[in-house]
Amino acid sequence: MEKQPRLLASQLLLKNCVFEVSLNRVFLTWKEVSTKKKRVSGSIHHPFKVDPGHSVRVSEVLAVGELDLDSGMKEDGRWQKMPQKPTEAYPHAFTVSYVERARHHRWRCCDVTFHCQEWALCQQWVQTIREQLAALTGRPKHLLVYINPYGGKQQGKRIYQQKVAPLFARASISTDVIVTEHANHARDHLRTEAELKQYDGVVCVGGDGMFSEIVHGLVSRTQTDNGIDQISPEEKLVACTLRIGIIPAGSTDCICYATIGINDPVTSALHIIVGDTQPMDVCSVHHNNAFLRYSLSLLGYGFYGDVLADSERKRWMGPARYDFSGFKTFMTHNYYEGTVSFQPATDTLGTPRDKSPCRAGCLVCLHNKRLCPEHSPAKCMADPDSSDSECEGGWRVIRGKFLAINAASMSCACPRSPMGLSPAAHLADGTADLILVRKCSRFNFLRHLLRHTSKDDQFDMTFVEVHRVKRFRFLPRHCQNDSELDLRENGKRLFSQICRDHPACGCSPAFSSWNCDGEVLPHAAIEVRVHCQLIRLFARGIEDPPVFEEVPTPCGI
Ligand SMILES: CCCCCCCCCCCCC/C=C/[C@@H](O)[C@H](COP(=O)(O)O)NC(=O)CCCCC
Ligand SMILES: Nc1ncnc2c1ncn2[C@@H]1O[C@H](COP(=O)(O)OP(=O)(O)O)[C@@H](O)[C@H]1O
Ligand SMILES: [Ca+2]
Repeated sequence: MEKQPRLLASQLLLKNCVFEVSLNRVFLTWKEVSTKKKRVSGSIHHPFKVDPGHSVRVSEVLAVGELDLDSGMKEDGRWQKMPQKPTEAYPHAFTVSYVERARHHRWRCCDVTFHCQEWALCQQWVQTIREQLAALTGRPKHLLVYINPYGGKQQGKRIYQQKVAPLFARASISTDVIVTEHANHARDHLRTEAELKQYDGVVCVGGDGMFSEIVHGLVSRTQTDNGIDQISPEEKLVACTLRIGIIPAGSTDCICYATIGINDPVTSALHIIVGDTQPMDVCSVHHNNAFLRYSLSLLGYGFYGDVLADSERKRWMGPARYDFSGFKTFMTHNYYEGTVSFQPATDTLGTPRDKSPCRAGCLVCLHNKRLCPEHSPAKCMADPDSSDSECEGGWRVIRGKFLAINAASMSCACPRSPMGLSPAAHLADGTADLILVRKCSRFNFLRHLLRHTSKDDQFDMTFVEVHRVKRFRFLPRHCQNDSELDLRENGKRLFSQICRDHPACGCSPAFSSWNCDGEVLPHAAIEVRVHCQLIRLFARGIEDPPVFEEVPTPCGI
């Protein structure tokens, strides 16, 4: 690796010990000076602990400021606990705030205060670090924040005010904050009113449903501004330029968890501050060529559709509604008949059974983006092992009875399922994993569901199949001869059909509904297309965990 020229190097005091502190374009480094005279006042020296030094990437420095040692106040007027008593020899000080990694992908903001002998030196350090930070491109300066006060445990406002706003202030990020007053408030504001030119990004405080609102607003606005008709399923959509940050305050928080590795508001805020970027695929959902919605995480028919429909009536329970309705739906054990057709993603790298998941800097996503898979013709290869699959004009067709039909355009990892519905799905490869769970015994379905909560392979079961696709369609059996069948309008006819097919009437209804990122879709027959990297998040994908050393750091006080 090329050695970076030093911009500054000085001996400064930290916790009453002298440190060699240096700055180059990539790292800020400090290491204790190992002389017997180094102790200045009152500190206890551990002769057997060798300090290996501490390095922080400049790109992960959040802020720097002078500290008024007489008042204990930072330049920006905020109070700081005195890191140490001022000494006569080192009367000036500055504080650097930076990202420190903790376990389970958690990030924390740490402060380290260096004391200088001369004011001019202190100024030089502050100025030079500031210049380095100003030179970093991609950090947001002005953000538009939407808070859903009713998501999750209804803590959105408190989480933002107590945990996030102070960090944004420290990093000199200004914000316009809107607390939503009703569902779709944020979507409509973004779509028609917000003056987006003045912002470097949009932040949403809430769950997956709230994030979905923001995406709908931003994607629609981008298409309108570029003269694109988002209603047509064949239209090539224009990618959004503004990045979106998610402060998790919802019930599932799957988008946040799957793009950062944890649902922690402080970690998310720090990824926003350092200006991370993670592109993401978006699925468009149409019914009879009419646009219904976009989906970012889960599109689920059968089990997850039924869980959602039931849980919506129990919103008062908060996030526990999903456990309650999940159990109830599992006991009901309904299956649904229909035809699934899909265009397999044959020319892209990766398969849904891969052992290596999508991680920060994913090469599969990078490679597949270059292929721009949505424009290459799909090849169809009928599965020789499957008796009920066939090829029709580049589409594979599978008919059957399904307990669940799930499409995941990313892993859908969340606290309930840390590896996700499709652990090897990629955030930004232009494909989705289509998971078909055929009718099986309740016991086998339970085994399948339980595998979502562990590292066991949920696809290694005879009644489960998974395909990586660019497009898919679903037609419920009772719709197959109707070009347009609205569930509500045709309810009566359906009911008699159900009773004819299931004489005991204690059996499965003809239709489930689709769970589209936590929203119930009004149609069962849908067509879905994956749009490669349509949006970008303030995230970087899940990082490989750092190696933790048992060495005390200035932050680990
Ligand atoms: C018997 C043990 C069963 C354990 C099954 C666990 C499997 C959980 C996989 C969950 C995947 C979730 C994918 C994300 C979906 C969200 O879009 C959606 C809305 O989220 P929010 O707006 O935050 O409310 N959440 C759900 O649909 C929850 C499904 C939970 C089903 C148990
Ligand atoms: N002020 C509001 N009042 C009621 N509903 C809202 C409000 N703001 C947003 N919503 C809606 O609340 C739904 C759920 O929000 P979300 O933040 O995802 O919480 P949860 O994860 O608990 O479902 C979203 O579909 C969103 O459209
Ligand atoms: Ca994908």
